[in-house]
Amino acid sequence: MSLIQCTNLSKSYGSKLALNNVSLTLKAGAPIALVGPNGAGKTTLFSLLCGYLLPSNGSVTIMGETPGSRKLLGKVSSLPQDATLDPNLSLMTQFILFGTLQGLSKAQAKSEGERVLSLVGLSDVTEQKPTALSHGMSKRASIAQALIGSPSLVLLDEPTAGLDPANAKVVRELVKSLSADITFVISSHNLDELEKLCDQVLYLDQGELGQSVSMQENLLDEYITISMQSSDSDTLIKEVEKIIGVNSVIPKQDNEFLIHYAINEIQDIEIQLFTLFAQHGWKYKALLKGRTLEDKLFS
Ligand SMILES: Nc1ncnc2c1ncn2[C@@H]1O[C@H](COP(=O)(O)OP(=O)(O)OP(=O)(O)O)[C@@H](O)[C@H]1O
Repeated sequence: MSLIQCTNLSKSYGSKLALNNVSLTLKAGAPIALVGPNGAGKTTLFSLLCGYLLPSNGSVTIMGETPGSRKLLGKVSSLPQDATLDPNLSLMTQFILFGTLQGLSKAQAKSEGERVLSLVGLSDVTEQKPTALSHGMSKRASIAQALIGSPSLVLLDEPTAGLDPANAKVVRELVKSLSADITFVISSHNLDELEKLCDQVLYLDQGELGQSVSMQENLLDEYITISMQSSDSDTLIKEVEKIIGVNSVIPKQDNEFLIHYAINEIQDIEIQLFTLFAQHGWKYKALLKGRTLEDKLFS
Protein backbone atom coordinates (compact mmCIF):
# COMPACT_ATOMS: atom_id res chain seq x y z
CA MET A 1 0.00 0.00 0.00
CA SER A 2 1.24 3.50 -0.78
CA LEU A 3 2.11 5.81 2.08
CA ILE A 4 0.57 8.91 0.50
CA GLN A 5 -1.90 8.91 -2.37
CA CYS A 6 -3.25 12.18 -3.79
CA THR A 7 -5.69 12.00 -6.67
CA ASN A 8 -6.63 15.20 -8.53
CA LEU A 9 -6.22 17.06 -5.25
CA SER A 10 -7.18 20.74 -5.30
CA LYS A 11 -7.57 23.35 -2.58
CA SER A 12 -8.97 26.84 -2.93
CA TYR A 13 -9.12 29.64 -0.37
CA GLY A 14 -12.09 31.63 -1.68
CA SER A 15 -11.17 32.45 -5.25
CA LYS A 16 -7.47 31.64 -4.70
CA LEU A 17 -6.56 28.21 -6.12
CA ALA A 18 -3.63 27.20 -3.88
CA LEU A 19 -3.32 23.59 -5.07
CA ASN A 20 -4.39 22.56 -8.54
CA ASN A 21 -5.19 18.97 -9.49
CA VAL A 22 -2.22 17.33 -7.79
CA SER A 23 -1.87 13.58 -8.24
CA LEU A 24 0.97 11.67 -6.65
CA THR A 25 1.83 8.37 -5.06
CA LEU A 26 4.60 8.15 -2.48
CA LYS A 27 5.98 5.01 -0.92
CA ALA A 28 7.57 4.68 2.52
CA GLY A 29 11.35 4.98 2.53
CA ALA A 30 14.08 7.61 2.27
CA PRO A 31 13.25 11.26 3.02
CA ILE A 32 11.26 13.05 0.31
CA ALA A 33 11.77 16.74 -0.44
CA LEU A 34 9.03 19.18 -1.32
CA VAL A 35 10.35 22.34 -2.94
CA GLY A 36 8.87 25.33 -4.69
CA PRO A 37 8.84 29.12 -4.57
CA ASN A 38 6.99 31.14 -1.92
CA GLY A 39 3.26 30.66 -2.28
CA ALA A 40 3.63 27.46 -4.35
CA GLY A 41 1.25 25.53 -2.09
CA LYS A 42 3.67 23.48 0.03
CA THR A 43 2.12 24.39 3.40
CA THR A 44 -1.34 23.86 1.94
CA LEU A 45 -0.36 20.36 0.82
CA PHE A 46 1.07 19.60 4.28
CA SER A 47 -2.11 20.88 5.93
CA LEU A 48 -4.22 18.60 3.71
CA LEU A 49 -1.97 15.63 4.56
CA CYS A 50 -2.38 16.34 8.27
CA GLY A 51 -6.14 16.72 7.99
CA TYR A 52 -6.00 20.37 9.16
CA LEU A 53 -7.68 21.35 5.87
CA LEU A 54 -10.19 19.49 3.71
CA PRO A 55 -9.72 19.24 -0.08
CA SER A 56 -11.88 21.42 -2.30
CA ASN A 57 -11.70 18.68 -4.92
CA GLY A 58 -10.06 15.30 -5.36
CA SER A 59 -8.87 13.03 -2.59
CA VAL A 60 -5.94 12.25 -0.34
CA THR A 61 -5.19 9.15 1.72
CA ILE A 62 -2.35 8.21 4.04
CA MET A 63 -1.76 4.49 4.47
CA GLY A 64 -5.22 4.09 2.92
CA GLU A 65 -6.91 6.30 5.54
CA THR A 66 -8.36 9.81 5.37
CA PRO A 67 -5.99 12.35 7.00
CA GLY A 68 -7.11 13.20 10.52
CA SER A 69 -8.79 9.80 11.00
CA ARG A 70 -8.38 8.15 14.42
CA LYS A 71 -6.60 5.21 12.76
CA LEU A 72 -3.71 7.56 11.93
CA LEU A 73 -3.37 8.82 15.52
CA GLY A 74 0.32 8.54 16.46
CA LYS A 75 1.23 7.37 12.92
CA VAL A 76 1.40 10.77 11.22
CA SER A 77 2.81 13.93 12.70
CA SER A 78 4.07 17.25 11.54
CA LEU A 79 6.29 20.15 12.39
CA PRO A 80 4.44 23.21 11.09
CA GLN A 81 6.57 26.08 9.76
CA ASP A 82 5.79 28.38 12.69
CA ALA A 83 5.39 25.71 15.38
CA THR A 84 5.68 27.00 18.92
CA LEU A 85 5.29 25.30 22.26
CA ASP A 86 3.28 26.75 25.16
CA PRO A 87 5.59 29.29 26.84
CA ASN A 88 4.01 28.74 30.26
CA LEU A 89 4.54 25.00 30.67
CA SER A 90 7.74 22.99 30.99
CA LEU A 91 8.71 20.81 28.05
CA MET A 92 7.99 17.64 29.99
CA THR A 93 4.54 18.84 31.15
CA GLN A 94 3.62 19.53 27.52
CA PHE A 95 5.10 16.29 26.24
CA ILE A 96 3.17 14.28 28.84
CA LEU A 97 0.03 16.05 27.67
CA PHE A 98 0.76 15.29 23.98
CA GLY A 99 1.51 11.66 24.84
CA THR A 100 -1.71 11.20 26.80
CA LEU A 101 -3.66 12.78 23.91
CA GLN A 102 -2.27 9.95 21.79
CA GLY A 103 -3.64 7.43 24.26
CA LEU A 104 -0.54 6.77 26.39
CA SER A 105 -0.73 6.50 30.19
CA LYS A 106 0.93 9.32 32.13
CA ALA A 107 3.93 7.10 32.95
CA GLN A 108 4.27 5.97 29.33
CA ALA A 109 3.95 9.57 28.13
CA LYS A 110 6.72 10.66 30.52
CA SER A 111 9.08 7.98 29.34
CA GLU A 112 8.17 8.81 25.71
CA GLY A 113 8.89 12.50 26.44
CA GLU A 114 12.28 11.55 27.85
CA ARG A 115 13.01 9.37 24.80
CA VAL A 116 12.21 12.00 22.16
CA LEU A 117 13.89 14.86 24.03
CA SER A 118 16.99 12.71 24.38
CA LEU A 119 16.90 12.02 20.61
CA VAL A 120 17.22 15.76 19.94
CA GLY A 121 19.86 16.28 22.66
CA LEU A 122 17.57 18.09 25.12
CA SER A 123 17.65 15.66 28.07
CA ASP A 124 19.12 18.37 30.29
CA VAL A 125 16.28 20.84 29.83
CA THR A 126 13.17 18.70 30.12
CA GLU A 127 11.91 20.76 33.09
CA GLN A 128 12.61 24.14 31.43
CA LYS A 129 9.92 26.30 29.85
CA PRO A 130 10.27 27.06 26.11
CA THR A 131 11.08 30.71 26.93
CA ALA A 132 14.39 29.54 28.45
CA LEU A 133 15.48 27.85 25.21
CA SER A 134 17.48 29.26 22.32
CA HIS A 135 15.90 29.32 18.84
CA GLY A 136 17.81 26.17 17.84
CA MET A 137 16.77 24.34 21.01
CA SER A 138 13.12 25.38 20.50
CA LYS A 139 13.17 24.01 16.97
CA ARG A 140 14.67 20.74 18.21
CA ALA A 141 12.01 20.57 20.94
CA SER A 142 9.29 21.01 18.30
CA ILE A 143 10.85 18.23 16.22
CA ALA A 144 10.91 16.04 19.35
CA GLN A 145 7.21 16.71 19.77
CA ALA A 146 6.62 15.47 16.22
CA LEU A 147 8.42 12.22 17.08
CA ILE A 148 6.18 11.29 20.04
CA GLY A 149 4.63 7.86 19.56
CA SER A 150 7.05 6.67 16.84
CA PRO A 151 5.10 7.87 13.79
CA SER A 152 5.60 6.26 10.36
CA LEU A 153 5.26 9.59 8.52
CA VAL A 154 6.61 12.94 9.71
CA LEU A 155 6.05 16.14 7.74
CA LEU A 156 8.68 18.79 8.42
CA ASP A 157 7.95 22.31 7.14
CA GLU A 158 11.23 24.28 6.99
CA PRO A 159 12.89 22.27 9.82
CA THR A 160 16.17 24.20 9.70
CA ALA A 161 14.92 27.69 8.81
CA GLY A 162 16.68 30.26 11.00
CA LEU A 163 19.07 27.73 12.53
CA ASP A 164 22.82 28.26 12.65
CA PRO A 165 24.92 25.72 10.69
CA ALA A 166 25.69 23.60 13.77
CA ASN A 167 22.04 23.29 14.80
CA ALA A 168 20.97 22.68 11.19
CA LYS A 169 23.47 19.83 11.04
CA VAL A 170 22.07 18.32 14.26
CA VAL A 171 18.59 18.33 12.69
CA ARG A 172 19.87 16.81 9.41
CA GLU A 173 21.70 14.06 11.27
CA LEU A 174 18.65 13.33 13.37
CA VAL A 175 16.51 12.95 10.24
CA LYS A 176 19.13 10.69 8.67
CA SER A 177 19.44 8.53 11.76
CA LEU A 178 15.67 8.02 12.02
CA SER A 179 14.87 7.58 8.37
CA ALA A 180 15.14 3.78 8.43
CA ASP A 181 11.94 3.71 10.52
CA ILE A 182 10.21 6.99 9.64
CA THR A 183 9.45 8.47 6.23
CA PHE A 184 10.10 12.21 6.37
CA VAL A 185 8.62 14.65 3.88
CA ILE A 186 10.62 17.86 4.15
CA SER A 187 9.62 21.22 2.76
CA SER A 188 12.57 23.58 2.49
CA HIS A 189 14.14 26.30 0.38
CA ASN A 190 17.61 24.97 1.16
CA LEU A 191 18.40 22.85 -1.90
CA ASP A 192 21.89 21.89 -0.70
CA GLU A 193 20.38 20.45 2.44
CA LEU A 194 17.69 18.53 0.57
CA GLU A 195 20.31 17.14 -1.78
CA LYS A 196 22.17 15.68 1.21
CA LEU A 197 19.07 14.18 2.79
CA CYS A 198 16.55 13.17 0.18
CA ASP A 199 16.34 10.63 -2.63
CA GLN A 200 13.25 12.07 -4.24
CA VAL A 201 12.36 15.71 -4.84
CA LEU A 202 8.85 16.97 -5.65
CA TYR A 203 8.58 20.39 -7.23
CA LEU A 204 5.43 22.47 -6.73
CA ASP A 205 4.88 25.73 -8.58
CA GLN A 206 1.73 27.87 -8.44
CA GLY A 207 -0.17 24.97 -6.94
CA GLU A 208 0.80 22.51 -9.65
CA LEU A 209 3.08 19.54 -9.26
CA GLY A 210 5.89 19.86 -11.78
CA GLN A 211 8.76 17.51 -12.14
CA SER A 212 9.74 14.83 -9.67
CA VAL A 213 13.51 14.39 -9.53
CA SER A 214 15.25 11.28 -8.26
CA MET A 215 18.68 11.93 -6.77
CA GLN A 216 19.53 8.27 -7.41
CA GLU A 217 19.43 8.97 -11.13
CA ASN A 218 22.59 10.99 -10.60
CA LEU A 219 24.56 7.76 -10.69
CA LEU A 220 23.43 7.11 -14.26
CA ASP A 221 23.72 10.72 -15.34
CA GLU A 222 26.08 11.91 -18.01
CA TYR A 223 27.05 14.94 -15.96
CA ILE A 224 29.73 15.83 -13.46
CA THR A 225 29.69 19.03 -11.44
CA ILE A 226 33.07 20.30 -10.24
CA SER A 227 33.52 23.03 -7.69
CA MET A 228 36.99 24.60 -7.82
CA GLN A 229 38.89 26.34 -5.05
CA SER A 230 41.44 27.86 -7.40
CA SER A 231 41.68 27.66 -11.16
CA ASP A 232 41.79 29.80 -14.26
CA SER A 233 38.23 29.49 -15.60
CA ASP A 234 38.94 30.04 -19.29
CA THR A 235 41.88 27.63 -19.36
CA LEU A 236 39.95 25.05 -17.31
CA ILE A 237 37.02 25.12 -19.75
CA LYS A 238 39.35 24.80 -22.78
CA GLU A 239 41.38 21.96 -21.24
CA VAL A 240 38.38 19.96 -20.03
CA GLU A 241 36.70 20.32 -23.42
CA LYS A 242 39.78 18.68 -24.96
CA ILE A 243 39.11 15.44 -23.06
CA ILE A 244 37.71 12.99 -25.60
CA GLY A 245 34.01 12.40 -24.94
CA VAL A 246 33.37 15.72 -23.19
CA ASN A 247 30.51 17.51 -24.95
CA SER A 248 30.42 20.77 -23.04
CA VAL A 249 31.67 22.58 -19.95
CA ILE A 250 29.26 25.20 -18.60
CA PRO A 251 30.47 27.67 -15.96
CA LYS A 252 28.02 28.10 -13.05
CA GLN A 253 28.21 30.42 -10.08
CA ASP A 254 31.07 30.35 -7.51
CA ASN A 255 33.74 28.58 -9.56
CA GLU A 256 31.40 25.70 -10.30
CA PHE A 257 31.39 23.97 -13.71
CA LEU A 258 28.89 21.53 -15.17
CA ILE A 259 30.52 18.97 -17.47
CA HIS A 260 28.34 17.06 -19.91
CA TYR A 261 30.02 13.99 -21.36
CA ALA A 262 29.26 10.85 -23.34
CA ILE A 263 29.22 8.16 -20.67
CA ASN A 264 30.02 5.39 -23.24
CA GLU A 265 33.15 7.15 -24.45
CA ILE A 266 34.80 7.90 -21.08
CA GLN A 267 35.01 5.32 -18.31
CA ASP A 268 37.36 7.28 -16.09
CA ILE A 269 36.52 10.96 -16.43
CA GLU A 270 37.26 11.59 -12.75
CA ILE A 271 40.86 10.34 -13.15
CA GLN A 272 41.35 12.48 -16.23
CA LEU A 273 40.03 15.52 -14.37
CA PHE A 274 42.27 14.91 -11.34
CA THR A 275 45.28 14.51 -13.65
CA LEU A 276 44.43 17.82 -15.31
CA PHE A 277 44.04 19.58 -11.96
CA ALA A 278 47.44 18.24 -10.82
CA GLN A 279 49.13 19.33 -14.07
CA HIS A 280 47.89 22.90 -13.65
CA GLY A 281 48.13 23.08 -9.86
CA TRP A 282 44.37 23.71 -9.57
CA LYS A 283 42.67 22.87 -6.27
CA TYR A 284 39.13 21.51 -6.27
CA LYS A 285 36.57 21.70 -3.47
CA ALA A 286 34.08 19.08 -4.62
CA LEU A 287 33.29 16.76 -7.46
CA LEU A 288 29.69 15.63 -7.75
CA LYS A 289 28.54 12.87 -10.04
CA GLY A 290 25.50 14.24 -11.85
CA ARG A 291 23.97 17.68 -11.59
CA THR A 292 23.15 19.68 -8.50
CA LEU A 293 19.50 19.77 -7.50
CA GLU A 294 19.41 23.47 -8.36
CA ASP A 295 20.60 22.68 -11.87
CA LYS A 296 18.14 19.83 -12.31
CA LEU A 297 15.20 21.96 -11.24
CA PHE A 298 16.02 25.28 -12.82
CA SER A 299 17.94 24.75 -16.05
N1 LIG B 1 -5.64 30.93 4.73
C1 LIG B 1 -5.43 31.40 3.52
N2 LIG B 1 -6.30 32.24 2.94
C2 LIG B 1 -6.14 32.72 1.68
N3 LIG B 1 -5.08 32.39 0.91
C3 LIG B 1 -4.17 31.56 1.43
C4 LIG B 1 -4.29 31.01 2.75
N4 LIG B 1 -3.23 30.22 2.99
C5 LIG B 1 -2.48 30.26 1.87
N5 LIG B 1 -3.03 31.06 0.93
C6 LIG B 1 -2.53 31.32 -0.43
O1 LIG B 1 -2.37 30.07 -1.07
C7 LIG B 1 -1.15 30.03 -1.81
C8 LIG B 1 -0.28 28.89 -1.32
O2 LIG B 1 0.17 29.20 -0.01
P1 LIG B 1 1.10 28.22 0.84
O3 LIG B 1 1.28 28.84 2.19
O4 LIG B 1 0.54 26.84 0.79
O5 LIG B 1 2.46 28.28 0.00
P2 LIG B 1 3.94 27.80 0.40
O6 LIG B 1 4.49 27.09 -0.78
O7 LIG B 1 3.91 27.07 1.69
O8 LIG B 1 4.70 29.20 0.60
P3 LIG B 1 6.02 29.56 1.48
O9 LIG B 1 7.20 28.91 0.81
O10 LIG B 1 6.07 31.05 1.36
O11 LIG B 1 5.78 29.09 2.88
C9 LIG B 1 -0.53 31.41 -1.67
O12 LIG B 1 -0.89 32.19 -2.78
C10 LIG B 1 -1.15 31.95 -0.40
O13 LIG B 1 -1.24 33.35 -0.45
